[in-house]
Amino acid sequence: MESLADAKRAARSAVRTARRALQAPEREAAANALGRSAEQVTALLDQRPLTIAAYLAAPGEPDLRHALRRWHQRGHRVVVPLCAPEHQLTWVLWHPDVQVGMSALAPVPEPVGAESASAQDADLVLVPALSVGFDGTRLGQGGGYYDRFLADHAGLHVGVVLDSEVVQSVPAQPWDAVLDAVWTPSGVSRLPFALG
Ligand SMILES: Nc1nc2c(c(=O)[nH]1)N(C=O)[C@@H](CNc1ccc(C(=O)N[C@@H](CCC(=O)O)C(=O)O)cc1)CN2
Ligand SMILES: Nc1ncnc2c1ncn2[C@@H]1O[C@H](COP(=O)(O)OP(=O)(O)OP(=O)(O)O)[C@@H](O)[C@H]1O
Repeated sequence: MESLADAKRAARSAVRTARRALQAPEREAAANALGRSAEQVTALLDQRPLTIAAYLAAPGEPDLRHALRRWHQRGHRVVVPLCAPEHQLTWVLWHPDVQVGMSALAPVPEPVGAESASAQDADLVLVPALSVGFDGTRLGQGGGYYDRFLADHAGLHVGVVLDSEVVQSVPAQPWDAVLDAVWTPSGVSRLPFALG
């Protein structure tokens, strides 16, 4: 019988293959649509300004750069993660001119020389994912970075994926974070989806 770990590996591999096949115009269209729906995300909460824990996209991931600029312009505080040893995330303040390099620990971009910040008080966390199930379960890249971070974080947790990556079910293990909402180029939906 296939183990959950095997099922996760197969599901990750399928999404990574599909993302690699995306052409530049499709990636741009998704980034633009995410930028246009940035206000739908902040509208999930009433208070202003917000602290938003976002991420810098690796190639193929839903790209938040237009959304980050909009939130910054509107006066929200935007922080993004750095990969730290033992699959921990630390956070720095993002601004439009921040220098970006590759992480030494994972194939993702991250700011270089940016001011440290805390994400403990973040109102919203935009959680990168490979797919999101209708019940809010998330398939991540496999490091467990976000599972560890979200486990003791109280804010609203919003998964970010492409439309085709919202699926009926995702192979889940007991420690997997359950998301409150999902954001795709089509917009924001609260989770779990009510079925029937
Ligand atoms: N933009 C972004 N930043 C992030 C994450 C993320 O998913 N996206 N992470 C979320 O936790 C952490 C980094 N974790 C990651 C762990 C592994 C791989 C990775 O191995 N990717 C390769 C697969 C290589 C392999 O199969 O061995 C790939 O994408 O092809 C990527 C990110 C923190 N920062
Ligand atoms: N809260 C936690 N505390 C300690 N270890 C954890 C926690 N959550 C997950 N892990 C460990 O992290 C490893 C990777 O978990 P998993 O395969 O669910 O990653 P993922 O959610 O896909 O990755 P990521 O969050 O980095 O995108 C597993 O070995 C798991 O035991």
